[in-house]
Order: sequence, then structure tokens, then C-alpha cells
Amino acid sequence: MAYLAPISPSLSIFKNPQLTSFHFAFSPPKPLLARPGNQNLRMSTNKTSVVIAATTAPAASEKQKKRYPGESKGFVEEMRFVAMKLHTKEQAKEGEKETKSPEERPVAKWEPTVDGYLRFLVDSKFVYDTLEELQATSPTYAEFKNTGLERSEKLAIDLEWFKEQGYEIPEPTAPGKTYSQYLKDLAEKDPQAFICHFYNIYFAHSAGGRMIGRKVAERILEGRELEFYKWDGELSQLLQNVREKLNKVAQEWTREEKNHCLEETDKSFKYSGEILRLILS
Ligand code: HEM
Repeated sequence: MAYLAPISPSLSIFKNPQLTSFHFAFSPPKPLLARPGNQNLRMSTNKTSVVIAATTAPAASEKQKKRYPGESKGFVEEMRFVAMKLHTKEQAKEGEKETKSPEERPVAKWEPTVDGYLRFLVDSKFVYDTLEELQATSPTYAEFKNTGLERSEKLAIDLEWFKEQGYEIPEPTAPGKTYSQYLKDLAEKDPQAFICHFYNIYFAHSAGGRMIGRKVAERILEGRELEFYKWDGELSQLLQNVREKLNKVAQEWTREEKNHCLEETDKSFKYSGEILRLILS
């Protein structure tokens, strides 16, 4: 609804909270009128003036569309959006979080040790073992069996290699064990939350995880590329297949279930962050 102020012979601009009316006694500025496709711009004339009303509040349908960022592309995009915001600026361009823990500092400034990295690999394997066992045995997650993203066997090869180099392979520690138990509990009681962890663990590893692997290897492994960072098949295609499966599963969820899944992202960063921090221990 246009806000019509008393007509003034000179140029005047009036505002109300929902609507901005530009009330011109003279010709309206061309660029504003010429802006193509501006559906929120309305113009009316009377004897002495032209009123251009620009609604600042989006139309109801548009508001609905914008409510959940990424929604139009599918649920994976919604999960990605939430996850990217939980990165620090130093970790990823889209990050918004303040750096608090050591593993949130730029990877280039890390001082990794082989012993710490081994602890990270062992605890990561403990978590992947749990995830992959659940995927292989639970009917709820049967869809995610053999996606090609599995990491457990690859990590077993890497740990064997370290052993051959004379390193002692440590036992899993609290971060891996705690996360693993948490995932087991969720898998049974809370599938939406479980899927959030599933997505974040595998997709994080394919993105930031690979970058970390490369930089750490340059520093402490003479650039050796571990099996952990290799996939059988084209990684982008494997990821795309899983994206499609996740989107399909989430289509059956209510909005509340989707939101519940998104809200779990914080925990995913917390648990994975504790495992990442082992690299610096
Ligand atoms: C040092 C720690 C980390 C670094 C340096 C890092 C860095 C990155 C980078 C560079 C990307 C790619 C951004 C892009 O597409 O342009 C990314 C994506 C992502 N990260 Fe991280 N990240 C870190 C930790 C984490 C953690 C702890 C999680 C959650 C467990 C996580 C979840 C994700 C997810 C879900 C994506 C999206 C992947 C995709 O688009 O397919 N990241 N990260």
C-alpha cells in the first residue's frame, strides 16, 4: 500500500517503516524508474507529482523462499550453508566464526608433529569405523552403504605404513571414543541429527580435510600423500551421488526435522574440532 503524503510543490521524500515513498514534484530520476524487473517498485501519478513507492518488506512468497538459505537447491545446500558459517575466516572464505581454539588458526601456522598426526589418524579411524559399521548394518542407513566415501580401510593402510616406518601406533584417545559413542547413540535415537554428522564428517574431509592433509604432509611427511586422501573413482561424482541421496532422504522430513538436523552442526564442529586438535598435540 502506498503511503501518500500531502503533495508539496517542491521535491519531498517521506518514509514509513514498511514502505519508502519518493514523492516528486518534478520528473522522477530515470535510473530508478529504468531499473528492470524491480517488482517492489510501484509508480503512480496525479496532477502535480509522481509517487514512486518502493516496498522494503519482501512479498510473502519471497520471504518464504528466503527463510532457509540454500533451500531451493536441496537440503544438502542448507547443511553446507550452516557449516560454512561455522568456519573461521582463516579456514574458509565463507567463514564467520571467531578463532578460539588452536585448530581454528590458519593451517599454515600450525606446528604439527608426527605423533600428534598419528593420534589424529587413529581417532579419525575410530570414528569412521563406527560410521561405516552402522552404514553396513543398520537398515535405517542402508542407503548410505558403499558410497565410495568410506575411509576406514584407507586409514588402516596408512597406519600399517607408519608401523613399517617404525612408528608405534597409539591407542584411540578420548576425542575419538567420545565422538564414536555419541554417534552410536544418535544413530539409534535421532536419525536427523545423525545424518548431520554423516554429512559433515565426509564432506569436511573431502574439502578442508584434504587441504590439511596436503599441508601437514609437506611439513612432516616429505609430501607423501596418504591413502586417507585418495578415493577409488572420481571424488566429485561420489560426492554428488551422496548429495542426491541425502536430498532424497531429507525430502521426507518435516521442516522441524530439517531444522533439528541443521542445529546439530555445532556439535559436529565441536567433536571433529577436538579430533583435529590432536594434530597439534
Ligand atoms: C582447520 C579446519 C578446517 C579448515 C581449514 C576447513 C576448510 C574448508 C574449506 C576451504 C572448505 C571449502 C570451501 C569452499 O567450498 O569454497 C570447507 C568446506 C567444508 N567444511 Fe571445512 N574446514 C575445517 C574444518 C571443518 C570442520 C571441523 C567441519 C565439520 C565437521 C567442516 C565442514 C565442512 C563442510 C561440510 C564443508 C562443505 C564441503 C562441500 O562443499 O562439499 N570443516 N572447509
